[in-house]
Amino acid sequence: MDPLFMNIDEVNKLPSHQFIKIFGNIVEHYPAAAIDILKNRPFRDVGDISDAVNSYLDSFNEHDMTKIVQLYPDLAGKIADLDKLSPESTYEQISAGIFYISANSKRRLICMNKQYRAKFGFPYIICVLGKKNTSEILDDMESRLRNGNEEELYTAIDEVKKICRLRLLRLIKQ
Ligand SMILES: NC(=O)NC1NC(=O)NC1=O
Repeated sequence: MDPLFMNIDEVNKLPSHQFIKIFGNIVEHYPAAAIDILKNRPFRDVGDISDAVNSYLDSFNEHDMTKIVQLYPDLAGKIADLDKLSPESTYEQISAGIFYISANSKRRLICMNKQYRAKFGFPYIICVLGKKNTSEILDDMESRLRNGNEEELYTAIDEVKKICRLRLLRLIKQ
Protein backbone atom coordinates (compact mmCIF):
# COMPACT_ATOMS: atom_id res chain seq x y z
CA MET A 1 0.00 0.00 0.00
CA ASP A 2 1.72 3.17 -1.14
CA PRO A 3 1.20 6.05 1.23
CA LEU A 4 -1.72 7.93 -0.27
CA PHE A 5 -2.87 10.69 1.96
CA MET A 6 -6.49 11.61 1.52
CA ASN A 7 -8.52 13.66 3.91
CA ILE A 8 -11.70 12.28 5.37
CA ASP A 9 -13.92 14.27 2.98
CA GLU A 10 -12.11 12.72 0.03
CA VAL A 11 -12.58 9.26 1.57
CA ASN A 12 -16.29 9.92 2.00
CA LYS A 13 -16.64 11.02 -1.63
CA LEU A 14 -14.75 8.12 -3.22
CA PRO A 15 -16.81 6.04 -5.65
CA SER A 16 -17.51 2.67 -3.97
CA HIS A 17 -15.25 0.68 -6.31
CA GLN A 18 -12.33 3.01 -5.54
CA PHE A 19 -13.00 2.86 -1.82
CA ILE A 20 -12.89 -0.95 -2.03
CA LYS A 21 -9.70 -0.85 -4.11
CA ILE A 22 -7.93 1.47 -1.66
CA PHE A 23 -9.19 -0.10 1.58
CA GLY A 24 -9.47 -3.68 0.29
CA ASN A 25 -6.44 -4.90 2.23
CA ILE A 26 -7.12 -3.10 5.50
CA VAL A 27 -7.98 -6.58 6.73
CA GLU A 28 -5.37 -8.74 5.03
CA HIS A 29 -6.68 -10.40 1.82
CA TYR A 30 -10.26 -9.65 2.89
CA PRO A 31 -11.90 -6.94 0.74
CA ALA A 32 -15.31 -7.95 2.16
CA ALA A 33 -14.39 -5.81 5.19
CA ALA A 34 -14.04 -2.70 3.01
CA ILE A 35 -17.30 -3.54 1.24
CA ASP A 36 -19.13 -3.91 4.55
CA ILE A 37 -17.91 -0.68 6.14
CA LEU A 38 -18.93 1.35 3.08
CA LYS A 39 -22.44 1.46 4.56
CA ASN A 40 -21.09 3.47 7.51
CA ARG A 41 -20.12 6.47 5.38
CA PRO A 42 -19.86 9.36 5.96
CA PHE A 43 -17.03 8.82 8.44
CA ARG A 44 -16.02 11.57 10.86
CA ASP A 45 -12.34 10.60 11.05
CA VAL A 46 -9.89 7.68 11.02
CA GLY A 47 -11.09 6.59 14.45
CA ASP A 48 -14.60 6.29 13.07
CA ILE A 49 -13.43 4.01 10.22
CA SER A 50 -11.37 1.98 12.64
CA ASP A 51 -14.43 1.59 14.91
CA ALA A 52 -16.46 0.39 11.90
CA VAL A 53 -13.83 -2.27 11.08
CA ASN A 54 -13.67 -3.35 14.72
CA SER A 55 -17.47 -3.70 14.99
CA TYR A 56 -17.47 -5.68 11.76
CA LEU A 57 -14.83 -8.06 13.16
CA ASP A 58 -16.66 -8.28 16.49
CA SER A 59 -19.80 -9.42 14.68
CA PHE A 60 -18.04 -12.64 13.62
CA ASN A 61 -18.41 -15.95 15.36
CA GLU A 62 -15.25 -17.82 16.33
CA HIS A 63 -15.31 -19.96 13.18
CA ASP A 64 -15.29 -16.86 10.95
CA MET A 65 -12.70 -15.10 13.15
CA THR A 66 -10.46 -18.11 12.62
CA LYS A 67 -10.90 -17.77 8.84
CA ILE A 68 -9.81 -14.11 9.08
CA VAL A 69 -6.67 -14.76 11.11
CA GLN A 70 -5.71 -17.61 8.78
CA LEU A 71 -5.35 -15.02 6.00
CA TYR A 72 -2.32 -13.38 7.65
CA PRO A 73 1.21 -14.36 6.66
CA ASP A 74 3.73 -15.75 9.12
CA LEU A 75 6.36 -13.35 10.36
CA ALA A 76 9.55 -14.07 8.42
CA GLY A 77 7.84 -17.10 6.89
CA LYS A 78 8.01 -18.76 3.48
CA ILE A 79 5.79 -16.12 1.84
CA ALA A 80 8.19 -13.40 2.98
CA ASP A 81 11.18 -15.45 1.77
CA LEU A 82 9.52 -15.73 -1.65
CA ASP A 83 8.86 -11.98 -1.70
CA LYS A 84 5.11 -12.67 -2.01
CA LEU A 85 3.82 -10.64 0.95
CA SER A 86 1.16 -8.00 0.34
CA PRO A 87 2.63 -4.48 0.02
CA GLU A 88 1.16 -3.66 3.47
CA SER A 89 2.76 -6.65 5.20
CA THR A 90 6.02 -6.05 3.38
CA TYR A 91 6.12 -2.49 4.67
CA GLU A 92 5.26 -3.59 8.21
CA GLN A 93 7.68 -6.49 8.41
CA ILE A 94 10.53 -4.45 6.89
CA SER A 95 9.85 -1.44 9.14
CA ALA A 96 9.85 -3.64 12.22
CA GLY A 97 13.20 -5.15 11.23
CA ILE A 98 11.76 -8.66 10.77
CA PHE A 99 13.54 -8.97 7.42
CA TYR A 100 16.91 -8.34 9.05
CA ILE A 101 16.82 -10.54 12.13
CA SER A 102 19.82 -12.63 13.06
CA ALA A 103 19.99 -16.25 11.90
CA ASN A 104 19.49 -17.38 15.51
CA SER A 105 16.37 -15.28 16.04
CA LYS A 106 14.99 -16.43 12.69
CA ARG A 107 15.47 -20.07 13.67
CA ARG A 108 13.65 -19.42 16.97
CA LEU A 109 10.86 -17.56 15.17
CA ILE A 110 10.37 -20.31 12.58
CA CYS A 111 10.35 -22.98 15.26
CA MET A 112 7.75 -21.12 17.36
CA ASN A 113 5.68 -20.31 14.24
CA LYS A 114 5.42 -24.06 13.64
CA GLN A 115 4.47 -24.83 17.24
CA TYR A 116 1.95 -22.01 17.23
CA ARG A 117 0.25 -23.13 14.01
CA ALA A 118 0.16 -26.73 15.22
CA LYS A 119 -1.49 -25.67 18.49
CA PHE A 120 -3.97 -23.01 17.28
CA GLY A 121 -4.49 -23.69 13.56
CA PHE A 122 -3.64 -20.14 12.48
CA PRO A 123 -0.46 -18.06 12.30
CA TYR A 124 0.91 -16.05 15.20
CA ILE A 125 -0.18 -12.45 14.58
CA ILE A 126 1.20 -9.36 16.23
CA CYS A 127 1.03 -5.73 15.13
CA VAL A 128 4.77 -5.36 14.60
CA LEU A 129 4.94 -1.61 13.96
CA GLY A 130 6.00 0.14 17.14
CA LYS A 131 7.60 -2.92 18.69
CA LYS A 132 10.98 -2.06 20.20
CA ASN A 133 12.87 -5.00 18.77
CA THR A 134 12.52 -8.57 17.64
CA SER A 135 13.24 -9.99 21.09
CA GLU A 136 10.08 -8.25 22.33
CA ILE A 137 8.18 -10.11 19.58
CA LEU A 138 9.86 -13.45 20.32
CA ASP A 139 9.12 -13.11 24.05
CA ASP A 140 5.47 -12.28 23.30
CA MET A 141 5.23 -15.31 21.02
CA GLU A 142 6.70 -17.58 23.68
CA SER A 143 4.21 -16.33 26.25
CA ARG A 144 1.20 -16.50 23.91
CA LEU A 145 2.05 -20.09 23.03
CA ARG A 146 0.92 -20.88 26.60
CA ASN A 147 -2.57 -19.37 26.06
CA GLY A 148 -5.72 -21.39 25.66
CA ASN A 149 -7.35 -21.57 22.20
CA GLU A 150 -10.19 -19.14 22.79
CA GLU A 151 -8.06 -16.55 24.57
CA GLU A 152 -5.50 -16.70 21.78
CA LEU A 153 -8.09 -16.28 19.02
CA TYR A 154 -9.36 -13.06 20.65
CA THR A 155 -5.79 -11.85 21.19
CA ALA A 156 -5.05 -12.46 17.50
CA ILE A 157 -8.19 -10.53 16.47
CA ASP A 158 -7.11 -7.62 18.71
CA GLU A 159 -3.78 -7.57 16.90
CA VAL A 160 -5.63 -7.61 13.54
CA LYS A 161 -7.56 -4.54 14.74
CA LYS A 162 -4.32 -2.73 15.64
CA ILE A 163 -2.83 -3.58 12.24
CA CYS A 164 -5.99 -2.24 10.52
CA ARG A 165 -5.82 1.03 12.45
CA LEU A 166 -2.19 1.62 11.47
CA ARG A 167 -2.98 0.79 7.84
CA LEU A 168 -5.75 3.39 7.92
CA LEU A 169 -3.43 5.96 9.48
CA ARG A 170 -1.02 5.45 6.58
CA LEU A 171 -3.76 6.32 4.10
CA ILE A 172 -5.68 9.16 5.67
CA LYS A 173 -4.49 12.65 6.58
CA GLN A 174 -5.35 13.61 10.14
N1 LIG B 1 1.77 -12.66 11.33
C1 LIG B 1 1.83 -11.34 11.53
O1 LIG B 1 1.86 -10.85 12.64
N2 LIG B 1 1.87 -10.57 10.41
C2 LIG B 1 1.92 -9.22 10.44
N3 LIG B 1 1.94 -8.34 11.51
C3 LIG B 1 1.97 -7.10 11.01
O2 LIG B 1 1.99 -6.05 11.68
N4 LIG B 1 2.01 -7.14 9.64
C4 LIG B 1 2.00 -8.44 9.25
O3 LIG B 1 2.07 -8.91 8.13
